[in-house]
Amino acid sequence: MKKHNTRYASNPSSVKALNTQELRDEFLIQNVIKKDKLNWTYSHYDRFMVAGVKPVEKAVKLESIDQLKSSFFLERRELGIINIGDSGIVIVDGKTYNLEHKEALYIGQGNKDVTFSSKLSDKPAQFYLNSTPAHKKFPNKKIAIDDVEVIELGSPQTANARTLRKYIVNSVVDVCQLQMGMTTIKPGSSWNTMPAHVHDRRMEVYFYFEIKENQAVCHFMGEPQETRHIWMANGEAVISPPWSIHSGSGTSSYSFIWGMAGENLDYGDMDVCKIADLK
Ligand SMILES: O=C[C@H](O)[C@@H](O)CC(=O)C(=O)O
Ligand SMILES: [Zn+2]
Repeated sequence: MKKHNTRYASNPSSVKALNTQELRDEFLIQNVIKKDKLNWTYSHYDRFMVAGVKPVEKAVKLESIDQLKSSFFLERRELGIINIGDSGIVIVDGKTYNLEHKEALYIGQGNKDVTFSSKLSDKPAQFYLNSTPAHKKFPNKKIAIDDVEVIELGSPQTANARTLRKYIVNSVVDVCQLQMGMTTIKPGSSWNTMPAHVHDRRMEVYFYFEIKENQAVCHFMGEPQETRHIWMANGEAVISPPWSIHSGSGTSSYSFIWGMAGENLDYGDMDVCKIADLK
């Protein structure tokens, strides 16, 4: 059985006392996308799992991990995949899905054999994966660029102009609890998810990418009146507890994939924080 990293759920009052390294150890996931292997991080927040794979030398098989005590990975789970690399191929129980750059695939509970490969090994795919517990099998569905719901948010005046793309949401694909999408900050803007919000009914994971060389994103987390920050490099993810804001400001433009799970599938169920009240 494969090794994985466990992250426990934490109490907001104990998180207040963490120093920089402790905060990073608890919430930051580095080197998410691994060459030719899957290395899962298992969060106890809604049992949300995160991994990424760049197949170069071989096709990579989705295998169960000891933590799941299941005979195959998707026995009691669903899976969302977004390809942020070059052309990729995902084969699910014999059916082939071609995923181009920024296309996604939802795979329902019960599928046994899933493999990831690149069309060209010198131009590899990079698959970002989120998985959550599932108790009902919904059909697999590819989400091509045209299937995505696009929303423009923010403005240059408030440095938060960005394009939000909803990939795996219940208006696009039937899911048990997983939601995934991608947000891209426009050149000249820096802020994502500002005004910030919390949603006590759902946890969230942000995966930052398209951060330019020698640039970074400062991710803000914590209770709205007790915020902390984590400096993030390209290709890193951060776990956001349900009680935490999740917002970032980059030293340049960037993109991120957000994934959520929990009590409901209502994307708009957020408690927005007044900017002037943040501490
Ligand atoms: O609950 C929703 C998630 O935090 C993100 O979709 C927010 C986001 O991408 C943004 O405002 O930039
Ligand atoms: Zn959110």
